[in-house]
Amino acid sequence: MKHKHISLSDCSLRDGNHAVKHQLNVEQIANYCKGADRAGLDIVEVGHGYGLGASSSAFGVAKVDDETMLSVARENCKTSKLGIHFVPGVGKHSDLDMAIEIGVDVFRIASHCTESNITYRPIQYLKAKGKMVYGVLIMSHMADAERLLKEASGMKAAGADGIVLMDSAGYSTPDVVSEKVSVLHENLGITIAYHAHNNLGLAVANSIAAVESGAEIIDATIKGFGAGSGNTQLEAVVAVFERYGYEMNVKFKDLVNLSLYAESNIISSVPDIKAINIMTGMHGLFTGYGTYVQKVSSDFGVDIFDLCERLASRKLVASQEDIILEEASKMAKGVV
Ligand SMILES: C[C@H](O)CC(=O)C(=O)O
Repeated sequence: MKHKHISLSDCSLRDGNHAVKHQLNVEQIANYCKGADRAGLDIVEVGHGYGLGASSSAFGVAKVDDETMLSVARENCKTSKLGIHFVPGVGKHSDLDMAIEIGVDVFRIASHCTESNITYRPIQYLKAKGKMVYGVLIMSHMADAERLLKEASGMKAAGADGIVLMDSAGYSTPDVVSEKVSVLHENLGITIAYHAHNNLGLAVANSIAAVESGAEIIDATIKGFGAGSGNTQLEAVVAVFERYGYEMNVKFKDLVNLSLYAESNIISSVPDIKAINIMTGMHGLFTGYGTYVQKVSSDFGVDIFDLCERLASRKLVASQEDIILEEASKMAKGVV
């Protein structure tokens, strides 16, 4: 399946926002978007790490509100498409209207991988407005290929132009990625995108496996800037795709300049694979939980590995920080 065209969806200004507790500022967004546009990146996703409408004490208050972030990005993305991430219930319907008004091109409507029916209404609404819409399955390691196909088929029937599989825990391995992406690609007949996290050091390998199995869009972030141990590193995956002979719109030289800009002006600490990232990754826990699990285990004086094991047995999905507290408190009281 060599020599096909791969599109890059750069989520540095959305997933990367997790890495700086949602504190990206207007100047960083404007300059990054200019550079991404110059580099020929296909899609630039912008916003709070948890998506549109998420800025709150529960998810973290963003430095810049959604409307300002998107307006600044819109002004500076002349060729690159502007994208957003939206989880129904985290964001409101009016957030989508605001994004339509600003001129967002690509809408990604997300749910936990077994709860996709909550995405149908916003997908239908956005399709009726003529927008490009992707259904996103978060924590995709928690469902097998057959179940993912069922969920994705529902999103397609609602009107989704494509499906994004997210390995939100950085748990997956290339063989499993290949199986899941192939099943979606062969049965759905719509675009498949893949979004990896690097907890086990497999983000680039998983992205390659996805492309070799039929994915046409790869999510990646500059220097891997994203939640937990970060995402697929954009510069690295583009270099590998070039070597393999895939066609892309992105210009590697301008991408390197963007990387240098981000290194000096955005990324205070380059994501690496810390022990906590490996622990959450091997237990299949949402990668964004890492720092919180560390804090809670130290606050309650409980063993971090045992806490991860208990959380895994509760099959936590993303945004369930309350259960982390509950389990740590039970452990501290000796409740089995
Ligand atoms: C809300 C999450 O940050 C979405 C994401 O990037 C993932 O699940 O991975």
